[in-house]
Amino acid sequence: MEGVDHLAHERNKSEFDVDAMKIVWAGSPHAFDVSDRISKLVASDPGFRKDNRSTLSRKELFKNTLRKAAYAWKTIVDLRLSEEEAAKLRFYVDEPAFTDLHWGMFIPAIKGQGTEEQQQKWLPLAYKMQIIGCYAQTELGHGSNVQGLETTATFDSQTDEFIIHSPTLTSSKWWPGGLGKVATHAIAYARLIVGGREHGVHGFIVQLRSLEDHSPLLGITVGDIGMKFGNGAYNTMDNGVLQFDHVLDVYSIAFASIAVMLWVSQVTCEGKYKQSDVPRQLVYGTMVYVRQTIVADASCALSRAVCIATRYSAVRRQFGSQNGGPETQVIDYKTQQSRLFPLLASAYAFRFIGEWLKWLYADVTQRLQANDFSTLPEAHACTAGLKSLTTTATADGIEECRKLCGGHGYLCSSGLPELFAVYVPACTYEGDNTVLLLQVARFLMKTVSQLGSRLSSKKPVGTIAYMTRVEHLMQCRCGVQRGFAELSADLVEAAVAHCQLIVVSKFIEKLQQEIPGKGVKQQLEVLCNIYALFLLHKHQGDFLSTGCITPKHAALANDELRSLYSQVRPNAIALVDAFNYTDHYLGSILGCYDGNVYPKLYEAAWKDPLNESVVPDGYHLYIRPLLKQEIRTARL
Ligand SMILES: CC/C=C\C/C=C\C/C=C\C/C=C\C/C=C\CCCC(=O)SCCNC(=O)CCNC(=O)[C@H](O)C(C)(C)COP(=O)(O)OP(=O)(O)OC[C@H]1O[C@@H](n2cnc3c(N)ncnc32)[C@H](O)[C@@H]1OP(=O)(O)O
Ligand SMILES: Cc1cc2nc3c(=O)[nH]c(=O)nc-3n(C[C@H](O)[C@H](O)[C@H](O)COP(=O)(O)OP(=O)(O)OC[C@H]3O[C@@H](n4cnc5c(N)ncnc54)[C@H](O)[C@@H]3O)c2cc1C
Repeated sequence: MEGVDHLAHERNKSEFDVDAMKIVWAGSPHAFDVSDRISKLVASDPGFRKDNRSTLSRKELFKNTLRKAAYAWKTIVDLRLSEEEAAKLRFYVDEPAFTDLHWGMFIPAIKGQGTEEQQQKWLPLAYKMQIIGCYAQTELGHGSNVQGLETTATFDSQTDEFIIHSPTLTSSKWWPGGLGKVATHAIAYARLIVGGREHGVHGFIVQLRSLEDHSPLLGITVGDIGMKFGNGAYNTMDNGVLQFDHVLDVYSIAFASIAVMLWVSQVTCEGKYKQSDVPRQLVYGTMVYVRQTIVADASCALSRAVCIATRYSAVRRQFGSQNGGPETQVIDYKTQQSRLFPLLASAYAFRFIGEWLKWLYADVTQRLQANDFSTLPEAHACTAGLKSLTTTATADGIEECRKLCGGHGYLCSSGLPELFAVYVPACTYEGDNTVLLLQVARFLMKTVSQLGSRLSSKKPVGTIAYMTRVEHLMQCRCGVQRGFAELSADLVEAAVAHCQLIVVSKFIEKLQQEIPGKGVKQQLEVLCNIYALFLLHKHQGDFLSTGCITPKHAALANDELRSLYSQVRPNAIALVDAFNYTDHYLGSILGCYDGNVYPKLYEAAWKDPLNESVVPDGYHLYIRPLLKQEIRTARL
């Protein structure tokens, strides 16, 4: 029945202050206020409805996304929302669109790598959306190997201009979000050539389309790369293909530095290339920034799936009826708990590692501004490794949550198939997860060779086993005289172990902070122990082989896990309520707040276009002749 909370009995079991946990999850009372207010604003506005997406064709879907993006921008302007509120609004609109790349990459790239002059020229236009940008780095032939990019940017000292060109088919830009049909400008990465000499890959701001009629400029061939995984999902995004045919960057020498996107290098008025004495890797700065935001996003995506699966697991009853009484809630089965509760713990763990990574990025950015590059390698390794670890775990976790919901998890109305389809490319974009782990392995090898066996003693006591595991895995690999490439598969495992150590240690450090609210810290301690012991159980081969635990320890850890699951059980619904997601944002009948699942599932079924007619279109042409044996049977 509408208005009845079918999960009230679960909520009454809670042993902690849910409102206080909401603040912990949001990060601060202010952050909670903004999230709560904006999520409800979006949920209450029919202009942001999303329950019809699965019935639209690609063109209708894309046009609807343009409408929503324009409507969101109008809402932001009309309500005079702050940058923080506007970002939250785009988050809760929950539709992959060109705005993700405009705000998520194009603007950060200019802020992070542009000179003062470049920022003054481009940021005001971008902030007012008077230009729409994309980040055009990947090409048809190269994505991971940035140094292999083929697009060229040749400085013409006669005309004081840059000529951007796609010399081969494989140099076509391929994948940039927003490029296909919308972006008017791109930050295009190309090999800079000055005076016949090549100076490696640099970023260039290039106009792609007319600001008058949106037609591609002279020398620009641009379009969409076509349908992607999952029917609705990420097809709201126009990932594009782009070829330059000797495109003149229209900026005269006076603005030449405007085009070359970097404060780390300049082309002077005399046409000379001037490389500052800073690491060339700063050209990768935007990727480092986005990787740390992707870690925070992982906690959002995983918590969304876990919220759906937890609420549905409390609603669903199957087997176990005693004398005609109610059947057993599937959330009470130990197998369901052993699959679901580690994901709940991971959602919280990723939330806190995302907070720490945001601090680390801010710290390294501040140091860079003072020409202190000492922590850049660690920042790169951490953002690369944690992006890889959290997105892999989250993609796998969303799929596990779908399976935890049985058959109904496979319905679009569960919200889980679309969530998986939108989320899973996170394992690839912003760096293929294996390629990024290789970067971490490389960092560990260098650290071991510089520091000897002890990678770091700066970890909390509770992580000794985790630290020993990493050191042992590295020693086993570094000890033998075989090349990095030969050992890369093993080194990637050590890289994962290192990232898991970081997540566990930062969760423990989080618990050493002042955390207000009745029972809140206790719940987080249970979740932290679940996360740490679940990984120890999952990778017990590593831990046993390093000798840092015995088989008896492993057995005790497993017993403790079961006990911890029992402690979480009465609080599970409250722990997912703490995410404070609206039913609109969850987009899931299985995860609706009131748990009134069956009537909503039944009602939703009849809204499917297939049920607009009782007799299906095609019956008279195909089925009736079949049934009436009017189809000439082939000679046997
Ligand atoms: C709808 C969206 C939903 C959710 C999104 C949510 C949040 C995100 C928010 C905003 C973003 C918006 C939307 C996101 C959606 C899509 C965005 C996707 C965008 C992209 O995919 S952009 C393209 C990304 N491409 C890559 O990541 C390429 C990966 N490859 C690389 O990074 C490099 O090529 C490399 C690291 C693999 C190799 O580098 P290299 O060729 O230079 O060679 P080396 O390995 O020898 O490195 C040399 C040296 O440099 C160091 N190094 C490398 N990288 C860095 C770095 N980034 N920073 C600092 N240092 C770096 C390396 O360690 C070596 O050092 P050493 O001392 O010599 O060992
Ligand atoms: C949805 C989506 C949105 C995107 N948006 C953008 C965007 O806005 N802008 C942009 O510029 N790009 C974008 N990309 C491109 C993305 O950044 C690349 O696809 C990504 O960096 C992976 O590179 P790749 O495709 O070349 O993969 P590849 O490197 O070709 O990977 C293929 C396989 O090779 C393996 N491999 C590659 N190199 C090595 C190595 N050295 N050692 C061991 N194994 C290796 C990989 O692990 C993988 O298994 C997007 C991609 C997707 C899917």
